[in-house]
Amino acid sequence: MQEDWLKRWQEGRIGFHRDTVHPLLERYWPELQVAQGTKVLVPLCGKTLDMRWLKEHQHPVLGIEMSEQAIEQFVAEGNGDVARYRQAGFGVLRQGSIELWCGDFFHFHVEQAAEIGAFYDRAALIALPEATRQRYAFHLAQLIPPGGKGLLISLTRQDEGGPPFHVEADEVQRLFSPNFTVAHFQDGERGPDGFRESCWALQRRGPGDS
Ligand SMILES: C[S@@+](CC[C@H](N)C(=O)[O-])C[C@H]1O[C@@H](n2cnc3c(N)ncnc32)[C@H](O)[C@@H]1O
Repeated sequence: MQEDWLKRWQEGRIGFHRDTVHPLLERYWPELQVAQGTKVLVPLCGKTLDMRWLKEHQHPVLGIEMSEQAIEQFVAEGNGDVARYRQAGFGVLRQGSIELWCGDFFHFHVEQAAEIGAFYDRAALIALPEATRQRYAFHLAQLIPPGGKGLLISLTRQDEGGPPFHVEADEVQRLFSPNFTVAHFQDGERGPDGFRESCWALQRRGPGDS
């Protein structure tokens, strides 16, 4: 699976990448009321422009992406000096207040996540096969402090296959509700390809929350 992603980046097969900021991020992030200055975790970030939008809205960003090519393209397409260093086994590139950690999301642990207070998942959960999605939801919960909020943009679809995989509403609830409160914002229009995006607000439960 990991090899497949690296190959996609090598061959430029990145149809998931958008040339504009995601409209559901612009529409719904403000509703989460995440305090300015809160660092946002972006798992499986690719080179999404949504990270620049978050930065412009006063959020430091920590993206995690296994493809070095994606990360190099992101900084090359941006402005500003790039600092490169290694931390906890990851190669890290920092450009302004965006830091991109190159490696496997599942190897990024809570010790490195001290400053993270929120997250943004667009096409991360739905990039993973069903068997890995449970692990993803659990791992994400380990990285987000109690009260931490996040926006999830998932995908539903009529047909089988993937990636991207389709993750229906009941699966989103089942995966995240043990550790997060889960609220549905909106389903998008179904496109000609059969996909429909669905947008969710999540909030990490605290120890005493039911
Ligand atoms: C569908 S793309 C979405 C990228 C980005 N979120 C966006 O909206 O454009 C999924 C990305 O996850 C990366 N990826 C897949 N598995 C990963 C893992 N275990 N750790 C880090 N990155 C991973 C892939 O290389 C790919 O760039």
